[in-house]
Amino acid sequence: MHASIATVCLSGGLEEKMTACAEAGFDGIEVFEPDLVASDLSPEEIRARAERLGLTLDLYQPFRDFEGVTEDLLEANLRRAEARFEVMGRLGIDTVLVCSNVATATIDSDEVSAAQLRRLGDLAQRHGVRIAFEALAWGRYISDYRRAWRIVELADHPAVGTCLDSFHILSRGHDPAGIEEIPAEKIFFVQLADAPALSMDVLSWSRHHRLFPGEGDFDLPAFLAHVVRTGYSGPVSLEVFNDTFRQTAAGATAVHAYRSLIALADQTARREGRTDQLPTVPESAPAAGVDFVEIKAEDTTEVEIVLDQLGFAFRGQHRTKPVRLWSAGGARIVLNEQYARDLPPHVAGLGLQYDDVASAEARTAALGVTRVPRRMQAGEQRLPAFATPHGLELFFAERTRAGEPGWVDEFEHGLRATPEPDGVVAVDHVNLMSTWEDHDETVHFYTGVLGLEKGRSNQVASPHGLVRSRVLRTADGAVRLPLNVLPASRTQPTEHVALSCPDAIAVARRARERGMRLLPVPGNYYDDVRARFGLDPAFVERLREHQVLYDRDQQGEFLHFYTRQIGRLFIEVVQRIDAYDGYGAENAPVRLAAQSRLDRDGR
Ligand SMILES: O=C(O)c1ccc(O)c(O)c1
Ligand SMILES: [Mg+2]
Repeated sequence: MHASIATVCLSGGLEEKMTACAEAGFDGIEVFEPDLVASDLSPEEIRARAERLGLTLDLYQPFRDFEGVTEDLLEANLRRAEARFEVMGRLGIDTVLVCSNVATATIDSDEVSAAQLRRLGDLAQRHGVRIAFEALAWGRYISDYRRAWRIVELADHPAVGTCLDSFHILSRGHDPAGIEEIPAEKIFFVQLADAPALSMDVLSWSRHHRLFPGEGDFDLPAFLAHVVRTGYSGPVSLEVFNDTFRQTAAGATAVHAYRSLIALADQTARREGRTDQLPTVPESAPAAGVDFVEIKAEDTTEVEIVLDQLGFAFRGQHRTKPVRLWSAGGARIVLNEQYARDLPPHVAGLGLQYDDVASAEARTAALGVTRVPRRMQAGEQRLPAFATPHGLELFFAERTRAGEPGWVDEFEHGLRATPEPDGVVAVDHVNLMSTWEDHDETVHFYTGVLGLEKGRSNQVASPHGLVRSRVLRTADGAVRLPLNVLPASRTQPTEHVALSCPDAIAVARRARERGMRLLPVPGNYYDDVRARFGLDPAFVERLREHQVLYDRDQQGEFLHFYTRQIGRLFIEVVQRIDAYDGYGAENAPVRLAAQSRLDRDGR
């Protein structure tokens, strides 16, 4: 597969974009005309630069508003085209994207458009150029790829073919299966973009909300499979117009873009048995569970007080590092004071358990994820570590089916973990944060690289604005990572660790007896929850006494409570009854309001 990307996807000037694309691993680029016009390099210099970088210049784009016009206009359009063909000659680009007319077309006729494209084809041929005709989803008359193909077929010219763009096809709900009716040699170019399912006009949707493959709601593996089945072997290119990506550093966006394209090719190849035509990366089953959560701070005392109140046991000090381990049942929390000067407590790392660490490591590395160097001492277990796009460090550990993981032995002088009755048994979920800039890439990382499932996107009201949130999880719920977008104000608390137990009220009672002050829940909440669910008044009184919140879904019930904020994090204790599968999202606004009151009024 020849991996390509349109320069319009990236921020910065053309030179910077080209370097970023080459370094990320792309084979070629589509030169977006405004990028060329704004560059102070001559076409010859751009061509030479591409050669030095090992990039091919695959497409010149776009050429607009050509067909379906009156004869006068056509003459002018042909002159306009010829000037472009000359520039293309200097660049050494042999294919130009001509998109369907959105502005000046006045003739709605396949025959007329075909005849006009044929004339363009003749002109193009004299310049050694090929025309890739693309139906824009908002084209004046031609907005369906099947009609664009019909016109290309009718034009019947060796220099005229079609360009398939997943956005224009899938945004309109057109069936991509018709791609297979187009002979491969008439598909001159293929562009890929994903997008979230939105109900808005297609032009704005396309210009502002396109995403890289795997980040939105389109079925791109199915789309690419249709393309591959034709036998097409030309460039497969990303064309993503997105306001965020145009504001973030070109280098980072290009790496993220390349990863998304390779992950898509891999997924398509495996799903469709096309490993001969598309590149693959090593396969890995998703994580089997959470091994540990790492909390970092200059001083972890405050966290240790809370863990003690929640019934955790101190398991010891690491043999060689300022790192301490606490555990309750299968929930292990590693407190790290190394390289943490001036940092408040925050979730810095997450250990995931795998049945096959080597495959998970091989896949993650093959998809270009940055490794985190770890200082190792003799006799320590090696845990491969990677940096996620949102800054969290991930550690891959061998799954332990019975007993504790081997690395626990590196901690000394601690206590034996004696389970408390109905106490904390495991990490239920870890609520992570990303900024709006790295959110889409982060979602792709957990799903496209690590194979987690992507839940629906939700909005939660906080006093400082809406918080966008999406759950990333394994099918069995062993790993659950709700991911929130940090609101622009950035004043809200950040990550939290949720611990599961069979009796949240019992854990809350003991914690309070040990001096914990829980996050206060307003009286109005209990009046509301009682009315909403028709709960027994005595039960609601017990919830109120212990500041425990309540939720219910089709499958079961949910009890949960929150500690006050500790630095940048807080801890939640949850009790899932029967098969409750949510996260108490209904209660999130109440929590966010309570946290913001405490923040304002002090503790
Ligand atoms: O939004 C546009 O104008 C535009 C231009 C060129 C393309 O290939 C495309 O898909 C959209
Ligand atoms: Mg396009």
